Amino acid sequence: MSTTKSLQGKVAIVTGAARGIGAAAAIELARAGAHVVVNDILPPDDTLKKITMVGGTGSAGVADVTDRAAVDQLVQSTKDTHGRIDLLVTNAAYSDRELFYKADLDGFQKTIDVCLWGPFNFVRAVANVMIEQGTGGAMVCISSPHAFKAIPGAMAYNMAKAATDQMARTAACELAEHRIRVNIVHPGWTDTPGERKFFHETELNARGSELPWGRLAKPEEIARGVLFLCEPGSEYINGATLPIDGGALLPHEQMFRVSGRPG
Ligand SMILES: NC(=O)C1=CN([C@@H]2O[C@H](COP(=O)(O)OP(=O)(O)OC[C@H]3O[C@@H](n4cnc5c(N)ncnc54)[C@H](O)[C@@H]3O)[C@@H](O)[C@H]2O)C=CC1
Ligand SMILES: O=C(O)C(=O)C[C@H](O)C(=O)CO
Repeated sequence: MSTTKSLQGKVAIVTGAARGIGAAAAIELARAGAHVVVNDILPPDDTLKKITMVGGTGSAGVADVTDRAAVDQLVQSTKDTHGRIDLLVTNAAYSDRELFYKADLDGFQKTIDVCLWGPFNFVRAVANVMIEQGTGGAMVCISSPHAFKAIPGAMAYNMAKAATDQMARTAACELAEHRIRVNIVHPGWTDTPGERKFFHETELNARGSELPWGRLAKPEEIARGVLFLCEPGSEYINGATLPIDGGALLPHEQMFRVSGRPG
């Protein structure tokens, strides 16, 4: 049996990876052999420790995704230090929840800056490195079902995620000739520190129990989809949107659910 790891020799950047889905994605890519630059505004020590525990390698890349100069500098220093960049996962997010007509517009603006301009800054900077390298690459943008659902109290987040999807799809078209793929992941409700900021455990469990799969996603389950889209075997998947949501998009009625559900 071959012991070669699917991402051996690759270099990845994962944004917002100090915790939650980003941390899980960074660990999964490192487990598959990539060296992962763990970006966040928080120190990503915990993620780096877990990367070491799975036998991988990583390094901290502290930068605010909204600061274009800092993003350019991190991307350039990754290239200078590790010689190349093959993979990018844009994941960092921020969200204020309030009715738009009452919203503090600073929070509204910050949500759009982090959730839309953050991914754009990284996709743009990394695309230039990948084009110059000439060896292709893969990018995954973590978006949300908010990109198409009109969820009240989250207008800025909804707008940013919808625009991020179109940013990713347009980039997928423009970069295809360079063999750089750009795909989108729509996680369903996932148990992360970010969600726990808005909902109590009982509320989260109630949301989970309404899903066909009967529970929330774990960050590691989203990370496995990210890994799949990063692997060379996914070469022909470009501009696609992968929902990882326990069947949340299926039309379903809770009352017809049978007992003995998995998970
Ligand atoms: N948890 C969920 O149910 C869902 C999450 N998502 C998306 O998945 C992604 C990850 O979500 P979670 O893990 O729940 O979030 P989280 O809030 O737990 O983690 C987000 C990370 O991004 C970092 N971050 C925030 N602003 C930043 C900035 N300006 N620069 C760099 N890093 C920054 C935070 O410090 C944090 O470590 C986000 O894009 C989110 O929109 C989408 C659908 C569902
Ligand atoms: O933060 C998010 O984005 C979400 O929580 C999206 C949920 O998965 C969802 O489907 C909301 O309806």
